[in-house]
Amino acid sequence: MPPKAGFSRAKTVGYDDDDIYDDYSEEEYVGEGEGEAMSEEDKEQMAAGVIKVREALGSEYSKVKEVDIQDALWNYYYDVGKSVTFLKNKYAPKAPAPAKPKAVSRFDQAAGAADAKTPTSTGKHMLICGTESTARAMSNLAIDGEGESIASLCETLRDGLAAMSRETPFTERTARSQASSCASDYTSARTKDFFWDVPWGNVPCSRLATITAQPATHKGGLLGGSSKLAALAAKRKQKQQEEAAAKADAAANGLAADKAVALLDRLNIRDKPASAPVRDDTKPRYPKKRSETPPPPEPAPVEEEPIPEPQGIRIEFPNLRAKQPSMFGAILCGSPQDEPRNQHVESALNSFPLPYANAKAFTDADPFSKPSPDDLVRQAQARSAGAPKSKTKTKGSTDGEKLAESVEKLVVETKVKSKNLNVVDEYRNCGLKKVANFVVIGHVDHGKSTLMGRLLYDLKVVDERSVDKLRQEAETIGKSSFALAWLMDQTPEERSRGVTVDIATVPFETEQTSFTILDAPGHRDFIPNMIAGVSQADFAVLVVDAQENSFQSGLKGQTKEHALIVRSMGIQRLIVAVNKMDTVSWSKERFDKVRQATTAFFETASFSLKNITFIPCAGLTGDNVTKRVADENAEWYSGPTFLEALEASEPKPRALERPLRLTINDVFRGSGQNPLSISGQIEAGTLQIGDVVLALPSRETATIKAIELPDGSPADWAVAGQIPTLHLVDIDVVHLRLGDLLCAPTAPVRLVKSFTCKMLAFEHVMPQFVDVFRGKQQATGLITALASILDKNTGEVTRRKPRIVRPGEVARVRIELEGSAGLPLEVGGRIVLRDGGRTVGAGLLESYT
Ligand SMILES: Nc1nc2c(ncn2[C@@H]2O[C@H](COP(=O)(O)OP(=O)(O)OP(=O)(O)O)[C@@H](O)[C@H]2O)c(=O)[nH]1
Repeated sequence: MPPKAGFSRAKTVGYDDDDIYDDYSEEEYVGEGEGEAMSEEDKEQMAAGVIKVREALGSEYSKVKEVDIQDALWNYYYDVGKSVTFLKNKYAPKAPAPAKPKAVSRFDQAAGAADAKTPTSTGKHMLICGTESTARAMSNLAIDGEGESIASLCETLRDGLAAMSRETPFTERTARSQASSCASDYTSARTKDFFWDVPWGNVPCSRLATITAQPATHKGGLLGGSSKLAALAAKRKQKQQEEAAAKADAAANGLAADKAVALLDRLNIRDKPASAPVRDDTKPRYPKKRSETPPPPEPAPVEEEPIPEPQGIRIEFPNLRAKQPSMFGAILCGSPQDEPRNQHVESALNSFPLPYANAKAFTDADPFSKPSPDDLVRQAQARSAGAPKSKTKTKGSTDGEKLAESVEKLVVETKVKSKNLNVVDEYRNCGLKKVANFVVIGHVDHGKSTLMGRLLYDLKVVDERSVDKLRQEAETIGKSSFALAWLMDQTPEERSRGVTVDIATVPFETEQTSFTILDAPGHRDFIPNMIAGVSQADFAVLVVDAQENSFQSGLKGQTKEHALIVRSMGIQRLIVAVNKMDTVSWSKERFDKVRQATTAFFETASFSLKNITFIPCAGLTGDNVTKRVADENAEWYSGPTFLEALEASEPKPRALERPLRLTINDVFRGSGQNPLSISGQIEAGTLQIGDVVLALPSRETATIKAIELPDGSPADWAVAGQIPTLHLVDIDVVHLRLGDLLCAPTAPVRLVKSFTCKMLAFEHVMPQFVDVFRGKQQATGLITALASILDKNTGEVTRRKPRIVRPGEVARVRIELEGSAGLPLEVGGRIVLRDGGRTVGAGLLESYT
């Protein structure tokens, strides 16, 4: 059976896969916690992993260093199998590679040969040769592949020269002469020897060309050839140049003469008696005030001399202008001023009767007196978009009007029509199965995906062929045990790493219930994704590895953290799947221990024990998943199977009558028909085709064009609790992001920036920065005040203004969100507070400003 629509889409069509990583690279993301020391849990996992890897590697790989093993484990998230494969590949004994002759460049050969040929003087010789000029000459030889070696040789030469000049005093002249002789030796003898076979070498002197300066000849003619005109032009230019030179000379002489006169003048002035200053008429004078000094009379207009007509041959152009415009020209360009156009056209048409002569366009006095077909189409579009329609319609409509009408019809037809259903009544009368969504949580590698894969396989949601194919693929990378998990983990990254990264949403049905699995990642780096899954769930399945070591590390890690998040987000029903019971031989003792340890913890986390069911099972073998366990060691267990426990779970009460609230869990581009689709759980209210919804925080509206249920079937409506796919129109994809809220435009949710909440602390909490999560939506916030500590059961204030809130305490705190538009929050809404990759608390919104 092929996978269903919703199934195949899971995780493959994310609108913005980078979302979880924001703007930083994967390395940065993974390395977020690496700056800190390893946690206790990490250390334990690392130690256990190292032992396992060593065992798997065997004595053959005893040389593998511990640090390499640790690196591999860290890189592969403690995945022993992958680490072993990696290390085996890395340390596999390699066959000695055949000795490859070292590629030596021609210049290196030349240099080597030079060294060999002048053993006695190599050092000094080379050093003396290293004058700057030689080095430059050598650098100039640097061509293509030889460039590097030549360049390095030049460097050596320069260095050598510097050293030489320091160590051996010699006159510059000696150095120069030696240098030049050596340089010529080097460049001529050695280079010549080694470049003898290049095409540009060994050219006889007689055939060497001499490069001379090109005479300044003027290229004339179109093709650069000479012509009489060109010769004339050249001559004229030469004359001009000569004239210019003569002028320059004269100017220079004049300047010299001027200077002499000036000097004389100065000498003269000294001798003369002081006289009244002479007004210099050459300088411009400006009146101080307009009124005092009348403006100088306007200079008489200078009569411009008429420019003489250039003498030469005059070409007389015949007057080609027609006395009358042609018929075609008259039709196109004739203007009413020249002649009554109609008459002219009429007469032309009458004299040349043409097949189209009676067409209306020709006889129209003014073709622009009516709107063009384009105008009509535009008007029609505007009308269909809401502009008032013209009530009167002319009887005999033109082609353009007809076209406009059809466009108008088309546009109206593509508009989404609402059936205006009473969705609540429809839902109550349709006899739909119970709808329940559950999130699968637990520590990394405790077997969540495998258990879900097994469930789907046993319920025949996926066919045997698909599983066999996955098995083969998994085997090829040495991960056959992950075949079932791959039914949930569908991205290449998840499969290669062996860890779930994002929520997988998979629907399946039993006789009584339509379930949706929300498989959450167990790794602590992906807790934000896990929170998004929890926000859509009615109840949770906590998967716990029955093996002692794994169980203990889970209890210190995400088994506890996930359970706390689930509880603080309002989930009360919990199924604890004590998994991998096959690895502990279905030991009742082990099962009881796990049950005891977790129960103690659940009590402290305010779970009601009557809402918790413990199921021993083995996802890999399928024991006690959908069918009872056959192992005789498991005879002690007579309780329900995992599937029965699922069936016995009641979904949360649905708020059908409240305004629509839907958190977007996925945004994707579908077919050409449905270019923009989203999916997510309806938290409250109902929706139907044709409804307009408001997206927050973008505040953009969209229209629901079509609805698809999780099993891929189309629907006219959907209600709270369902996780439908909505095909939207009238909105751009940029306005919709994962975690955004769709709500009824008539009852929008407020974007809140400052609020008070009741917070259950998981860690010590003080006034501090925190990341505030509303599902997948996130904003940075600051806990500005710790108002009081509350009694867990009664909610009464037990202490005011505490300086710190301890883990397990409930406190009333004030939070201000920073630098964002705010989060769409309502009173009673749930949030999770994280700091530095750790969940520090969870809150229930009490009030906001
Ligand atoms: N022996 C045994 N191995 C199991 C069982 N269930 C899962 N495994 C193995 O445990 C490993 C991890 O299984 P997953 O299903 O990927 O674990 P997970 O909890 O989904 O991991 P994340 O999603 O990355 O948190 C795989 O090698 C499984 O084959 C089981 O019942 N018995």
